[in-house]
Amino acid sequence: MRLPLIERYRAHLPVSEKTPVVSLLEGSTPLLPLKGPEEARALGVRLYAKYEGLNPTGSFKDRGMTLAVSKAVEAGAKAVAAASTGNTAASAAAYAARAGIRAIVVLPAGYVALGKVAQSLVHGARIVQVEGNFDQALRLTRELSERYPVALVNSLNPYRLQGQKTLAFEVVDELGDAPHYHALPVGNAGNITAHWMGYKEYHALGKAKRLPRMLGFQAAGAAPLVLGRPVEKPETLATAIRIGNPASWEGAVRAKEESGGLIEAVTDEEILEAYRYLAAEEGIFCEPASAAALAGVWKLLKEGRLEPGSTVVLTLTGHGLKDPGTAERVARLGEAVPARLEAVAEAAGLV
Ligand SMILES: Cc1ncc(COP(=O)(O)O)c(/C=C/C(=O)C(=O)O)c1O
Repeated sequence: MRLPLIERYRAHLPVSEKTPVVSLLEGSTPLLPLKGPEEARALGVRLYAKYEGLNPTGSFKDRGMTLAVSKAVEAGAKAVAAASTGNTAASAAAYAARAGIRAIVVLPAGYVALGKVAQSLVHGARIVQVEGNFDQALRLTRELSERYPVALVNSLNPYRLQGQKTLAFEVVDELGDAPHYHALPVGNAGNITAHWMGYKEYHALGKAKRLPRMLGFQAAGAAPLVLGRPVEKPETLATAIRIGNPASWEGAVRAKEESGGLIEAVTDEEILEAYRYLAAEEGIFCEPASAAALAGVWKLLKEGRLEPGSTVVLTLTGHGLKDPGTAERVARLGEAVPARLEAVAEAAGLV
């Protein structure tokens, strides 16, 4: 029977018997072994996908939101607020609805994928689209939570990262140890910070013998952590990581340096190639930002930069249905055919 994430890892979370558990049975997501591209098979590199698209609202954000909203309710909050490129908004809206409190989400106008806006709307969030990018939306939401009685549930909220660290626990609990490498996309950088926190905690408890090298990947047009400076106008089709000034900058650098890992850039074309490969060859439909994890690992494999025989876990952060626009762009729908068997057989490539 599925447990609420807070119940599964209660001993490792900042909760007490006074903390209400606001849950949609998040977490405990599949760790799927991949066939892997030829470059991985040739080196005996074993790839696994931690499919976070199977969380209740379709992204890893639910791990942090169950804790942040439970703690907000414990503190008596009547509303939560978040700036978001979409998935945080959808998750805040769902968990606020679950808790019976209001969600206020601030979105960068015109840059949020349709599926995520639909979720935030239907869960009843109060949506404010600002004429600016995510970084401006985040600044305004911080000011809102300082000025009005709303709990900020962006990844600046420490409870969010506490919830998100549980992904590392699940990987170790399932594999029996940490992988040699753990790859994931990096936008606001809360997730890479939280992954590293989780691995270090489990390692300190003796539950993992090794620590993984963290491999973070940014979109080439939105790669402040690669350039070493904020990007004024971040650009990428992977809208979830279209962020120019990560709120968890230090956490990401710490994860990279302490783990002996890296944070590098992948192009939108490399992201789309990985996106199509995962859906068409592995049967896993993730959103473009998530595919950056495979795009980056694929590049390292081609450059001979991963140890042969190693184990790599990829966090696929969101479900592909979140961004139907990109799916339509890469998978053209053919013209209609006459309702005759020959025509259908030909269109199906059978003749
Ligand atoms: C699918 C997906 N993949 C990767 C990221 C990057 O994680 P962070 O590096 O922790 O930011 C996000 C982040 C989204 C938001 O930040 C938001 O929803 O506001 C995401 O939704």
